[in-house]
Amino acid sequence: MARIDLQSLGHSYTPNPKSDDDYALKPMTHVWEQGGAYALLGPSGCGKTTLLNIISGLLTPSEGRVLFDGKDVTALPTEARNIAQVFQFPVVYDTMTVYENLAFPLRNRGLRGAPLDARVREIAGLLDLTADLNRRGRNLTADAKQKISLGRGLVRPDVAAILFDEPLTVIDPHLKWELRSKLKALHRALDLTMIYVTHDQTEALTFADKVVVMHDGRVVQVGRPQELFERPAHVFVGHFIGSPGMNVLPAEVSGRAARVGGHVIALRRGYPALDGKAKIEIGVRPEFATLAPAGAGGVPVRVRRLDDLGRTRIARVELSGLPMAATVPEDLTLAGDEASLLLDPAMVHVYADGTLVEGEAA
Ligand SMILES: Nc1ncnc2c1ncn2[C@@H]1O[C@H](COP(=O)(O)OP(=O)(O)OP(=O)(O)O)[C@@H](O)[C@H]1O
Repeated sequence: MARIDLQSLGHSYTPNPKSDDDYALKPMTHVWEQGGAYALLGPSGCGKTTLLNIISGLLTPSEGRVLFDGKDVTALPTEARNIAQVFQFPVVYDTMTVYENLAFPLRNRGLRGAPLDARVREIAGLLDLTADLNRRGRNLTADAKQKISLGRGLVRPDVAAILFDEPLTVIDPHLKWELRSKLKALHRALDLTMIYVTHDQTEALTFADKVVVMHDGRVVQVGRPQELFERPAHVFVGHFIGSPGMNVLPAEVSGRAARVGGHVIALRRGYPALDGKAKIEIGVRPEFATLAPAGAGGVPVRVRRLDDLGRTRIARVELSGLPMAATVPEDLTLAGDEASLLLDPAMVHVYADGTLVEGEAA
Protein backbone atom coordinates (compact mmCIF):
# COMPACT_ATOMS: atom_id res chain seq x y z
CA MET A 1 0.00 0.00 0.00
CA ALA A 2 1.16 3.49 -0.65
CA ARG A 3 0.32 7.11 -0.39
CA ILE A 4 0.25 8.57 -3.89
CA ASP A 5 1.26 12.19 -4.42
CA LEU A 6 0.45 13.99 -7.63
CA GLN A 7 2.60 17.11 -7.74
CA SER A 8 1.76 19.87 -10.25
CA LEU A 9 0.70 17.03 -12.49
CA GLY A 10 -0.68 17.87 -15.91
CA HIS A 11 -0.85 16.36 -19.35
CA SER A 12 -1.21 17.70 -22.83
CA TYR A 13 -1.36 15.41 -25.85
CA THR A 14 -0.17 18.35 -27.98
CA PRO A 15 3.58 19.02 -27.85
CA ASN A 16 3.55 22.76 -27.02
CA PRO A 17 0.44 23.56 -25.00
CA LYS A 18 -0.37 27.26 -25.15
CA SER A 19 -3.58 27.58 -23.19
CA ASP A 20 -5.65 25.62 -20.67
CA ASP A 21 -7.67 24.19 -23.55
CA ASP A 22 -4.61 22.28 -24.79
CA TYR A 23 -4.50 20.17 -21.60
CA ALA A 24 -6.41 16.88 -21.29
CA LEU A 25 -5.40 17.11 -17.61
CA LYS A 26 -4.87 20.62 -16.30
CA PRO A 27 -2.00 20.90 -13.81
CA MET A 28 -3.11 19.82 -10.34
CA THR A 29 -1.72 18.73 -6.98
CA HIS A 30 -3.45 16.01 -5.06
CA VAL A 31 -2.76 13.31 -2.47
CA TRP A 32 -4.31 9.84 -2.43
CA GLU A 33 -3.92 8.72 1.16
CA GLN A 34 -2.69 5.24 1.97
CA GLY A 35 -5.57 2.81 2.40
CA GLY A 36 -8.21 5.20 1.01
CA ALA A 37 -11.13 4.21 -1.23
CA TYR A 38 -11.33 6.84 -3.94
CA ALA A 39 -13.55 7.27 -6.93
CA LEU A 40 -12.57 9.33 -9.93
CA LEU A 41 -15.88 10.55 -11.29
CA GLY A 42 -16.71 12.58 -14.36
CA PRO A 43 -18.35 12.46 -17.78
CA SER A 44 -16.77 10.97 -20.88
CA GLY A 45 -13.74 12.97 -22.06
CA CYS A 46 -13.06 14.80 -18.77
CA GLY A 47 -9.61 13.25 -18.38
CA LYS A 48 -10.21 10.27 -16.05
CA THR A 49 -8.38 7.71 -18.18
CA THR A 50 -5.52 10.13 -18.80
CA LEU A 51 -5.05 10.54 -15.03
CA LEU A 52 -5.40 6.81 -14.36
CA ASN A 53 -2.88 5.97 -17.07
CA ILE A 54 -0.40 8.42 -15.56
CA ILE A 55 -0.79 6.80 -12.12
CA SER A 56 -0.41 3.32 -13.60
CA GLY A 57 2.59 4.28 -15.71
CA LEU A 58 0.99 3.69 -19.12
CA LEU A 59 1.41 7.38 -19.87
CA THR A 60 4.25 9.76 -18.95
CA PRO A 61 2.84 13.14 -17.94
CA SER A 62 4.00 16.18 -19.87
CA GLU A 63 4.31 18.07 -16.55
CA GLY A 64 4.75 17.33 -12.87
CA ARG A 65 5.58 14.27 -10.80
CA VAL A 66 3.97 11.15 -9.36
CA LEU A 67 5.31 9.86 -6.02
CA PHE A 68 4.54 6.51 -4.39
CA ASP A 69 5.37 6.77 -0.67
CA GLY A 70 7.64 9.70 -1.40
CA LYS A 71 9.53 7.94 -4.22
CA ASP A 72 9.41 9.55 -7.65
CA VAL A 73 7.92 6.99 -10.06
CA THR A 74 7.08 9.42 -12.89
CA ALA A 75 9.46 7.76 -15.31
CA LEU A 76 8.90 4.16 -14.18
CA PRO A 77 6.95 1.74 -16.38
CA THR A 78 3.83 -0.03 -15.08
CA GLU A 79 5.74 -3.24 -14.22
CA ALA A 80 8.04 -1.33 -11.88
CA ARG A 81 5.21 0.37 -9.98
CA ASN A 82 3.73 -2.54 -8.06
CA ILE A 83 0.10 -1.76 -8.81
CA ALA A 84 -2.84 -3.97 -9.75
CA GLN A 85 -5.34 -3.00 -12.43
CA VAL A 86 -8.87 -4.15 -13.19
CA PHE A 87 -10.21 -3.13 -16.56
CA GLN A 88 -13.69 -2.88 -18.11
CA PHE A 89 -13.36 -6.28 -19.71
CA PRO A 90 -12.34 -9.44 -17.85
CA VAL A 91 -8.73 -10.55 -18.03
CA VAL A 92 -8.97 -14.27 -17.27
CA TYR A 93 -6.96 -17.24 -18.52
CA ASP A 94 -9.61 -19.52 -20.03
CA THR A 95 -7.59 -22.73 -19.76
CA MET A 96 -6.72 -22.23 -16.09
CA THR A 97 -9.03 -22.96 -13.18
CA VAL A 98 -10.40 -20.15 -11.06
CA TYR A 99 -7.90 -21.14 -8.37
CA GLU A 100 -4.97 -20.90 -10.79
CA ASN A 101 -6.22 -17.57 -12.12
CA LEU A 102 -6.27 -16.14 -8.62
CA ALA A 103 -2.92 -17.70 -7.73
CA PHE A 104 -1.20 -16.41 -10.86
CA PRO A 105 -0.33 -12.85 -9.65
CA LEU A 106 0.99 -14.34 -6.38
CA ARG A 107 3.14 -16.95 -8.11
CA ASN A 108 4.55 -14.17 -10.30
CA ARG A 109 5.71 -12.44 -7.11
CA GLY A 110 7.39 -15.61 -5.87
CA LEU A 111 4.76 -16.68 -3.34
CA ARG A 112 4.31 -20.46 -2.89
CA GLY A 113 2.80 -23.07 -0.59
CA ALA A 114 0.53 -22.38 2.38
CA PRO A 115 0.67 -18.54 2.28
CA LEU A 116 -0.37 -18.60 -1.39
CA ASP A 117 -3.14 -21.11 -0.73
CA ALA A 118 -4.44 -19.11 2.24
CA ARG A 119 -4.57 -15.85 0.30
CA VAL A 120 -6.27 -17.41 -2.75
CA ARG A 121 -8.92 -18.97 -0.48
CA GLU A 122 -9.40 -15.73 1.45
CA ILE A 123 -10.05 -13.71 -1.72
CA ALA A 124 -12.23 -16.46 -3.23
CA GLY A 125 -14.27 -16.47 -0.02
CA LEU A 126 -14.72 -12.70 -0.04
CA LEU A 127 -15.92 -12.83 -3.65
CA ASP A 128 -18.14 -15.92 -3.20
CA LEU A 129 -15.96 -17.89 -5.60
CA THR A 130 -15.06 -20.78 -3.27
CA ALA A 131 -17.43 -23.22 -4.96
CA ASP A 132 -15.98 -22.33 -8.38
CA LEU A 133 -12.29 -22.73 -7.55
CA ASN A 134 -11.86 -25.87 -9.66
CA ARG A 135 -13.82 -24.66 -12.68
CA ARG A 136 -12.02 -23.55 -15.82
CA GLY A 137 -12.20 -19.91 -16.86
CA ARG A 138 -13.77 -20.63 -20.24
CA ASN A 139 -16.88 -22.19 -18.71
CA LEU A 140 -17.82 -19.09 -16.75
CA THR A 141 -20.25 -16.27 -17.51
CA ALA A 142 -18.99 -12.73 -18.22
CA ASP A 143 -20.08 -11.71 -14.71
CA ALA A 144 -18.15 -14.52 -13.06
CA LYS A 145 -15.10 -13.77 -15.21
CA GLN A 146 -15.14 -10.15 -14.12
CA LYS A 147 -15.35 -11.28 -10.49
CA ILE A 148 -12.17 -13.26 -11.09
CA SER A 149 -10.55 -10.18 -12.63
CA LEU A 150 -11.48 -8.29 -9.49
CA GLY A 151 -10.02 -11.13 -7.43
CA ARG A 152 -6.79 -11.08 -9.43
CA GLY A 153 -6.56 -7.35 -8.76
CA LEU A 154 -7.20 -7.78 -5.05
CA VAL A 155 -5.16 -10.88 -4.34
CA ARG A 156 -1.71 -9.34 -3.91
CA PRO A 157 -1.45 -7.88 -0.42
CA ASP A 158 1.69 -5.88 -1.25
CA VAL A 159 0.39 -3.62 -4.04
CA ALA A 160 0.84 0.15 -3.83
CA ALA A 161 -2.70 0.62 -5.15
CA ILE A 162 -5.44 -1.09 -7.12
CA LEU A 163 -6.81 0.84 -10.06
CA PHE A 164 -10.30 -0.01 -11.30
CA ASP A 165 -11.28 1.38 -14.71
CA GLU A 166 -15.10 1.19 -15.00
CA PRO A 167 -14.96 -2.44 -13.79
CA LEU A 168 -18.71 -3.04 -13.72
CA THR A 169 -19.41 -2.08 -17.36
CA VAL A 170 -19.99 -5.68 -18.47
CA ILE A 171 -21.80 -6.77 -15.32
CA ASP A 172 -25.49 -7.51 -15.46
CA PRO A 173 -27.47 -4.60 -13.94
CA HIS A 174 -28.94 -6.72 -11.11
CA LEU A 175 -25.48 -7.96 -10.12
CA LYS A 176 -23.93 -4.51 -10.23
CA TRP A 177 -25.45 -3.54 -6.91
CA GLU A 178 -24.16 -6.71 -5.28
CA LEU A 179 -20.63 -6.29 -6.61
CA ARG A 180 -20.53 -2.61 -5.69
CA SER A 181 -21.36 -3.39 -2.07
CA LYS A 182 -18.92 -6.28 -2.13
CA LEU A 183 -16.08 -4.04 -3.32
CA LYS A 184 -16.80 -1.68 -0.46
CA ALA A 185 -16.67 -4.57 2.02
CA LEU A 186 -13.47 -5.83 0.39
CA HIS A 187 -11.88 -2.45 0.85
CA ARG A 188 -12.70 -2.55 4.56
CA ALA A 189 -11.45 -6.12 4.92
CA LEU A 190 -8.23 -5.73 2.94
CA ASP A 191 -7.10 -2.19 3.79
CA LEU A 192 -5.77 -1.41 0.30
CA THR A 193 -5.55 1.91 -1.55
CA MET A 194 -8.18 1.74 -4.27
CA ILE A 195 -8.90 4.16 -7.08
CA TYR A 196 -12.11 3.50 -8.93
CA VAL A 197 -12.82 5.29 -12.22
CA THR A 198 -16.39 5.72 -13.30
CA HIS A 199 -18.83 8.10 -14.95
CA ASP A 200 -21.65 6.66 -12.82
CA GLN A 201 -22.42 8.69 -9.69
CA THR A 202 -24.13 5.79 -7.91
CA GLU A 203 -21.05 3.61 -8.34
CA ALA A 204 -18.77 6.41 -7.14
CA LEU A 205 -20.88 7.37 -4.16
CA THR A 206 -21.45 3.82 -2.91
CA PHE A 207 -17.85 2.74 -3.30
CA ALA A 208 -15.76 5.69 -2.24
CA ASP A 209 -14.87 7.37 1.03
CA LYS A 210 -13.69 10.27 -1.09
CA VAL A 211 -14.81 11.19 -4.57
CA VAL A 212 -12.61 13.18 -6.95
CA VAL A 213 -14.90 14.92 -9.41
CA MET A 214 -13.40 15.88 -12.77
CA HIS A 215 -14.77 18.22 -15.37
CA ASP A 216 -13.07 19.34 -18.55
CA GLY A 217 -9.60 18.17 -17.53
CA ARG A 218 -9.82 19.71 -14.07
CA VAL A 219 -10.41 18.32 -10.60
CA VAL A 220 -13.33 20.46 -9.43
CA GLN A 221 -13.91 18.90 -6.02
CA VAL A 222 -12.50 16.22 -3.75
CA GLY A 223 -14.85 15.30 -0.97
CA ARG A 224 -16.91 12.79 0.92
CA PRO A 225 -20.20 11.93 -0.81
CA GLN A 226 -22.10 14.03 1.72
CA GLU A 227 -19.92 17.08 1.08
CA LEU A 228 -20.48 16.79 -2.66
CA PHE A 229 -24.17 16.68 -2.02
CA GLU A 230 -24.46 19.40 0.60
CA ARG A 231 -21.77 21.80 -0.55
CA PRO A 232 -20.87 21.44 -4.22
CA ALA A 233 -17.65 23.37 -4.83
CA HIS A 234 -18.61 23.97 -8.45
CA VAL A 235 -21.94 24.22 -10.26
CA PHE A 236 -20.82 21.24 -12.34
CA VAL A 237 -20.72 19.06 -9.21
CA GLY A 238 -24.19 20.32 -8.34
CA HIS A 239 -25.51 19.31 -11.78
CA PHE A 240 -23.64 16.05 -12.13
CA ILE A 241 -24.35 14.61 -8.70
CA GLY A 242 -27.94 14.21 -7.59
CA SER A 243 -31.07 13.44 -9.51
CA PRO A 244 -32.42 15.89 -10.41
CA GLY A 245 -29.28 17.99 -9.99
CA MET A 246 -28.87 21.28 -8.18
CA ASN A 247 -30.93 24.27 -9.28
CA VAL A 248 -28.68 27.08 -10.49
CA LEU A 249 -30.17 30.55 -10.93
CA PRO A 250 -28.63 33.87 -11.99
CA ALA A 251 -28.71 36.23 -9.02
CA GLU A 252 -27.49 39.47 -7.54
CA VAL A 253 -25.94 38.88 -4.16
CA SER A 254 -25.22 41.37 -1.43
CA GLY A 255 -24.78 40.78 2.28
CA ARG A 256 -27.11 38.00 3.36
CA ALA A 257 -29.54 38.30 0.46
CA ALA A 258 -29.73 37.06 -3.10
CA ARG A 259 -32.10 38.69 -5.57
CA VAL A 260 -33.57 36.51 -8.29
CA GLY A 261 -35.92 38.24 -10.70
CA GLY A 262 -37.14 40.75 -8.11
CA HIS A 263 -37.50 38.21 -5.30
CA VAL A 264 -35.29 38.15 -2.24
CA ILE A 265 -33.82 34.85 -1.06
CA ALA A 266 -32.23 34.76 2.39
CA LEU A 267 -28.67 33.42 2.73
CA ARG A 268 -27.17 31.90 5.85
CA ARG A 269 -23.79 33.52 5.25
CA GLY A 270 -22.83 37.08 4.44
CA TYR A 271 -21.10 37.93 1.17
CA PRO A 272 -18.74 40.83 0.53
CA ALA A 273 -19.07 42.79 -2.72
CA LEU A 274 -18.54 40.19 -5.45
CA ASP A 275 -16.43 40.78 -8.54
CA GLY A 276 -18.61 42.83 -10.88
CA LYS A 277 -17.33 40.95 -13.94
CA ALA A 278 -18.02 37.43 -12.65
CA LYS A 279 -21.22 35.55 -13.44
CA ILE A 280 -23.00 35.31 -10.08
CA GLU A 281 -25.41 32.46 -9.47
CA ILE A 282 -27.04 30.77 -6.52
CA GLY A 283 -27.40 27.02 -6.27
CA VAL A 284 -29.86 25.03 -4.18
CA ARG A 285 -30.64 21.34 -4.44
CA PRO A 286 -34.27 20.28 -4.92
CA GLU A 287 -34.00 18.45 -1.56
CA PHE A 288 -33.56 21.82 0.19
CA ALA A 289 -36.30 23.63 -1.75
CA THR A 290 -39.71 22.66 -0.44
CA LEU A 291 -43.01 23.44 -2.07
CA ALA A 292 -45.72 25.01 0.11
CA PRO A 293 -49.17 26.49 -0.52
CA ALA A 294 -49.27 29.98 -2.03
CA GLY A 295 -48.90 32.62 0.65
CA ALA A 296 -46.99 30.34 3.05
CA GLY A 297 -43.94 32.63 2.97
CA GLY A 298 -40.83 31.93 0.88
CA VAL A 299 -40.80 32.95 -2.78
CA PRO A 300 -43.78 32.71 -5.11
CA VAL A 301 -43.48 30.10 -7.88
CA ARG A 302 -45.67 28.68 -10.62
CA VAL A 303 -45.99 24.89 -10.69
CA ARG A 304 -45.58 23.39 -14.17
CA ARG A 305 -45.55 19.66 -13.41
CA LEU A 306 -45.38 17.12 -10.62
CA ASP A 307 -43.17 14.04 -11.08
CA ASP A 308 -43.67 11.02 -8.88
CA LEU A 309 -40.24 9.44 -8.32
CA GLY A 310 -41.50 6.66 -6.07
CA ARG A 311 -40.09 7.63 -2.70
CA THR A 312 -40.43 11.37 -3.37
CA ARG A 313 -42.42 13.76 -5.50
CA ILE A 314 -40.58 16.47 -7.41
CA ALA A 315 -42.27 19.62 -8.65
CA ARG A 316 -41.05 21.41 -11.75
CA VAL A 317 -41.69 25.07 -11.01
CA GLU A 318 -40.82 28.50 -12.36
CA LEU A 319 -39.40 31.29 -10.25
CA SER A 320 -39.73 34.53 -12.21
CA GLY A 321 -39.76 32.39 -15.36
CA LEU A 322 -36.63 30.42 -14.34
CA PRO A 323 -37.12 26.63 -14.18
CA MET A 324 -36.40 24.87 -10.88
CA ALA A 325 -37.05 21.51 -9.25
CA ALA A 326 -38.41 21.29 -5.72
CA THR A 327 -39.49 18.65 -3.23
CA VAL A 328 -43.21 18.16 -2.68
CA PRO A 329 -44.11 17.26 0.93
CA GLU A 330 -46.28 14.15 1.19
CA ASP A 331 -49.27 15.95 2.68
CA LEU A 332 -49.26 18.94 0.32
CA THR A 333 -52.31 19.58 -1.82
CA LEU A 334 -52.25 22.48 -4.21
CA ALA A 335 -55.12 24.55 -5.49
CA GLY A 336 -54.13 25.77 -8.96
CA ASP A 337 -50.56 26.34 -10.11
CA GLU A 338 -49.54 29.04 -7.67
CA ALA A 339 -47.34 28.00 -4.78
CA SER A 340 -44.55 29.08 -2.48
CA LEU A 341 -41.02 27.80 -2.31
CA LEU A 342 -39.34 27.47 1.08
CA LEU A 343 -35.55 27.44 0.77
CA ASP A 344 -33.19 26.35 3.53
CA PRO A 345 -30.82 29.38 3.78
CA ALA A 346 -27.93 27.18 4.96
CA MET A 347 -28.22 25.20 1.73
CA VAL A 348 -28.39 28.11 -0.70
CA HIS A 349 -24.86 28.54 -2.06
CA VAL A 350 -23.34 31.37 -4.06
CA TYR A 351 -21.17 30.78 -7.14
CA ALA A 352 -18.96 33.18 -9.10
CA ASP A 353 -18.15 31.95 -12.61
CA GLY A 354 -19.22 28.48 -11.49
CA THR A 355 -17.01 28.26 -8.39
CA LEU A 356 -18.36 28.28 -4.82
CA VAL A 357 -17.85 31.55 -2.97
CA GLU A 358 -17.13 31.11 0.73
CA GLY A 359 -19.41 33.45 2.64
CA GLU A 360 -18.80 34.76 6.12
CA ALA A 361 -20.25 32.59 8.88
CA ALA A 362 -23.37 33.79 10.66
N1 LIG B 1 -4.01 9.52 -27.17
C1 LIG B 1 -4.65 10.69 -27.22
N2 LIG B 1 -4.27 11.66 -28.09
C2 LIG B 1 -4.88 12.86 -28.13
N3 LIG B 1 -5.94 13.20 -27.34
C3 LIG B 1 -6.37 12.29 -26.46
C4 LIG B 1 -5.76 10.99 -26.34
N4 LIG B 1 -6.41 10.29 -25.38
C5 LIG B 1 -7.38 11.11 -24.91
N5 LIG B 1 -7.36 12.30 -25.55
C6 LIG B 1 -8.24 13.45 -25.28
O1 LIG B 1 -8.04 13.85 -23.93
C7 LIG B 1 -9.27 14.21 -23.31
C8 LIG B 1 -9.50 13.36 -22.07
O2 LIG B 1 -9.69 12.00 -22.47
P1 LIG B 1 -9.79 10.79 -21.43
O3 LIG B 1 -9.85 9.53 -22.22
O4 LIG B 1 -8.72 10.93 -20.41
O5 LIG B 1 -11.20 11.10 -20.76
P2 LIG B 1 -12.16 10.10 -19.95
O6 LIG B 1 -12.77 10.95 -18.89
O7 LIG B 1 -11.40 8.93 -19.51
O8 LIG B 1 -13.25 9.70 -21.01
P3 LIG B 1 -13.90 8.24 -21.27
O9 LIG B 1 -14.75 7.95 -20.06
O10 LIG B 1 -14.68 8.46 -22.52
O11 LIG B 1 -12.74 7.30 -21.42
C9 LIG B 1 -10.35 14.03 -24.37
O12 LIG B 1 -10.58 15.29 -24.96
C10 LIG B 1 -9.71 13.08 -25.36
O13 LIG B 1 -10.20 13.31 -26.66
